[in-house]
Amino acid sequence: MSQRSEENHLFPVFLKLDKIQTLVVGGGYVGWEKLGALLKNDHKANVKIVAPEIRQEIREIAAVRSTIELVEKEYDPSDLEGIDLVIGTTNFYEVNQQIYRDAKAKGILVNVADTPELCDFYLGSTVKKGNLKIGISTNGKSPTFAKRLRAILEEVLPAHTDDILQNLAAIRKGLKGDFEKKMEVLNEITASFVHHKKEN
Ligand SMILES: C[C@@]1(CC(=O)O)C2=NC(=C\c3[nH]c(c(CCC(=O)O)c3CC(=O)O)Cc3[nH]c(c(CC(=O)O)c3CCC(=O)O)/C=C3\N/C(=C\2)[C@@H](CCC(=O)O)[C@]3(C)CC(=O)O)/[C@H]1CCC(=O)O
Ligand SMILES: NC(=O)c1ccc[n+]([C@@H]2O[C@H](COP(=O)([O-])OP(=O)(O)OC[C@H]3O[C@@H](n4cnc5c(N)ncnc54)[C@H](O)[C@@H]3O)[C@@H](O)[C@H]2O)c1
Repeated sequence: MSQRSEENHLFPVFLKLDKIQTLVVGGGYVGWEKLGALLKNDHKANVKIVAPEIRQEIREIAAVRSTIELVEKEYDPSDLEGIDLVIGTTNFYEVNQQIYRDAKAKGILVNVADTPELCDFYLGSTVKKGNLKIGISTNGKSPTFAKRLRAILEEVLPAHTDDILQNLAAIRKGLKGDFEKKMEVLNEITASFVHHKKEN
């Protein structure tokens, strides 16, 4: 087999966490971190957490959110029933490996936190400005770099970024004519975004 070149082959998709059921196995620090990452993107994310011991911070979050379910017990394969996406965060490699194997057997996409060889997908750093979302991946090379780049983008994107999107959406909706004509108008209106940069 030919060697894959050193570049990022990951395909970004933007999941609707309120329409799918996510399982987080493990309710420790990393489980809390991953829950936070899910909720940061969608506070209505459906998340089930299975662990014999669950951190107080997670309990407090679950207490005020009906979309979060806590199950206080050790993981077993039946926990995967009705699950679309699973994140393993236990402190036992063998348990994380079992979660990975069980998920693969059921065709469920799985991420074992901080264990790239047991991941079908990675979580990314995300920047949000209203309707705009940017996902960042360093292909697992440096999550710290992803975090810094997120902070830079959060700073440089103007506060009115969402207003621009809202205006464009309104124009797009009001445009009559065929598809090609619409594209022409929208490309014309937005051309200055790129030219403006070149001129400076
Ligand atoms: C984006 C973010 C999302 C999230 O998880 O929420 C995320 N990690 C974040 C932070 C972070 N994670 C770690 C540190 C400590 C410093 C450091 O090691 O750099 C910091 C920085 C900090 O916290 O300051 C530890 C760490 N992480 C991984 C390993 C294992 C390895 O590399 O082999 C180790 C070493 C463990 C050890 O040594 O024991 C692996 C992964 N971490 C990923 C995602 C995936 C690749 C993402 C990418 O391609 O960039 C991947 C592959 C798997 C996964 O999906 O989990 C979130 C940033 C959120 C933000 O924007 O602030
Ligand atoms: N804490 C960190 O910053 C960090 C950083 C990098 C890697 N890690 C690794 O990530 C893993 C988790 O770290 P942590 O800090 O969250 O650990 P933790 O000890 O705080 O939490 C582990 C969680 O897993 C649960 N668990 C244990 N056995 C289980 C089972 N059979 N079924 C379901 N749940 C089970 C525990 O009840 C607990 O909720 C560890 O392997 C750790 O080495 C942690």
